[in-house]
Amino acid sequence: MASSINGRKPSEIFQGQALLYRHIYAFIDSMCLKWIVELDIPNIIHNHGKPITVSELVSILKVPQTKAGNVQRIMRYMAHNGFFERVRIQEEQEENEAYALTAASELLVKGSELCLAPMVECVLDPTLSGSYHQLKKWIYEEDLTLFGVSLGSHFWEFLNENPEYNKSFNDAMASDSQMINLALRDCNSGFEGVESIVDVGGGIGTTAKIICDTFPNLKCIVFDRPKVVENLSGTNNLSYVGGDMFQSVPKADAVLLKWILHNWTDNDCRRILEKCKEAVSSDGEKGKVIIIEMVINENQDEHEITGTKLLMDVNMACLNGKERSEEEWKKLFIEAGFRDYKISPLTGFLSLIEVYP
Ligand SMILES: C[S@@+](CC[C@H](N)C(=O)[O-])C[C@H]1O[C@@H](n2cnc3c(N)ncnc32)[C@H](O)[C@@H]1O
Repeated sequence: MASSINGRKPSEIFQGQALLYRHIYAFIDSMCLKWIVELDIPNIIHNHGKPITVSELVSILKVPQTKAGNVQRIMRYMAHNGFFERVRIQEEQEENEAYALTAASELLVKGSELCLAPMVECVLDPTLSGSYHQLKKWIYEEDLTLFGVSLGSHFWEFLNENPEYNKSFNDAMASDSQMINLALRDCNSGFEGVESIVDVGGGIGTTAKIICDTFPNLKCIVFDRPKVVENLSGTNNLSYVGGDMFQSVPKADAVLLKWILHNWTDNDCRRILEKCKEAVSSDGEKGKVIIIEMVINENQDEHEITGTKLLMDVNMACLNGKERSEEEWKKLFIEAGFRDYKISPLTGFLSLIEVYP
């Protein structure tokens, strides 16, 4: 009879070992991504205008020849993970291997219309990523967020006190908001008939500017912490207001909350939603809160999308926030006094939720 340990076959145990090793070293995935961005490799390939060989890349990067093999190995690994496409190219008499951009690495080309490089730089800065070494300490601290444990203050206070990191965070959020541009081309139903909107926690106004460009008759207010908006100036249909969404929200037909509620506990979300309800118009369909967030749907989403949503949920747990299922969203809306809601798909993992007072 084949040997077994704890009732498990050796093949099953070896699979478990492989899974463990995959996760022990998973941080290297993030660090290789950071390396690609730090070395500007997506821009180098983009400017090259065709797939690039490792020797061309090494010469542009001016790294020592002794490290050429290491560049090749990181490129090969990141190609395996979907960040580059490995293609064969014919050069003079020789056939060589070269690397082309994929949909994911095109999103890292700095200066292009859609670029998530600032998100990579902000999240993988040791300030944020290093905090995750404190998960054990955090779980025993009754109310503190992970950043409360690692940085000594709430995340938003930390940003107030660290202008450089505050800028990096705002740029990261703005880079993500650019993706809304793409989504709004195919989905404008939520904004039809709305004449004014306040983007609560709207950061430096990237989403609001996109909305103003897409719907030129719409007046937009960007509302955020005073430190975020203090030096920003608006246009004729976009203005900036500083304040605290827990105190009051400027009045408008509709309120937009993009990536806000997942940062907060259910209690805090109820308080924010109540302030939003007070702010929006009571005039028919115009008055609504438009939420752009994830909706966890483990039964219907693809395994990979669920994995991303659950990963973000762990990330949010560290801020005492959470990613929510439809049931959890519905409960929040009812408790905050709203009568109905509608969920529509927006991007790969974000939904647009319209909530009616
Ligand atoms: C995760 S970011 C989202 C930014 C933007 N909506 C986006 O998606 O790019 C959360 C935003 O909420 C803002 N914020 C945090 N606390 C706030 C408060 N009490 N009142 C107003 N805004 C706040 C932060 O400054 C930050 O810009």
